Amino acid sequence: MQYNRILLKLSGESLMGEQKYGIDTRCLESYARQIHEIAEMGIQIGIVIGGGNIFRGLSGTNKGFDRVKGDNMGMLATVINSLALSSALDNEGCKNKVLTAIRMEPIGEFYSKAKAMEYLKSGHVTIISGGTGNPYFTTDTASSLRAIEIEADAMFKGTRVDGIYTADPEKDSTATKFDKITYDEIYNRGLKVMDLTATTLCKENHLPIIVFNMDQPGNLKKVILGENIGTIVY
Ligand SMILES: Nc1ncnc2c1ncn2[C@@H]1O[C@H](COP(=O)(O)OP(=O)(O)OP(=O)(O)O)[C@@H](O)[C@H]1O
Ligand SMILES: O=c1ccn([C@@H]2O[C@H](COP(=O)(O)O)[C@@H](O)[C@H]2O)c(=O)[nH]1
Repeated sequence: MQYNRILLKLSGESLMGEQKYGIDTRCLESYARQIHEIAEMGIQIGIVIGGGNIFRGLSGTNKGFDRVKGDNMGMLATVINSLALSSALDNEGCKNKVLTAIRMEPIGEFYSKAKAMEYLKSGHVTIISGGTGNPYFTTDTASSLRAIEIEADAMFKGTRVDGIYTADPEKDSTATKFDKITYDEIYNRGLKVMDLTATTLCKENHLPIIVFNMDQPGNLKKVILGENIGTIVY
């Protein structure tokens, strides 16, 4: 198997499932089952979850919120999602820990690379919540950063589309999918699947990214086994 340790980024917005806001428990359970399946294969798994199903700082500014306070709200939203996933993993019998980028014991232990490595090596799915702990960033950037810190073999971006397209496939039905794409092509084509800070961090640290549809049960295992079902960024 080509992967020993991965960083899985889960979309907060995908957690809504068919709902307009919040967490769809069926979606959460499906994610937990898929994660447990690969944990049992001995893969070390770090996880970062977005917060778009609850709050995004930038959207908050349009409603009159201060940007930094809004971003702090967004980071707290990622902690809520992380605790929900932790609980779903507990129900699955999958050992896991939640770390937080902002100090808030006893909700979760304060993140450090050393702590994350200790849990990963002892077989705990390690959920790293709270983004980077700083405003003006996104959880895509947090995922890239944590993937590099934990020395992951790749970043798996599990989302609700099945890869990277020539345009947003949720908005343009004529868009076509890439099986592989370079970091530079993402910049040159102005593709919005990940923000540029996140793409740059991955490029500079030679971290491959695999974008795939996490809403299809069994897909996470397929990607781990090397099936070419998403898009690889290299
Ligand atoms: N060229 C593109 N190819 C594929 N997806 C794209 C592209 N451009 C924009 N997207 C959008 O990016 C989304 C995937 O990003 P992501 O999983 O981070 O979702 P999100 O809504 O930003 O979630 P969150 O911020 O809550 O984590 C897709 O749902 C798709 O609509
Ligand atoms: O490092 C970070 C990560 C996130 N935020 C804020 O949280 C929300 C939710 O994250 P998404 O990546 O959009 O799902 C984000 O919009 C930011 O407001 C942050 O400030 N710093």
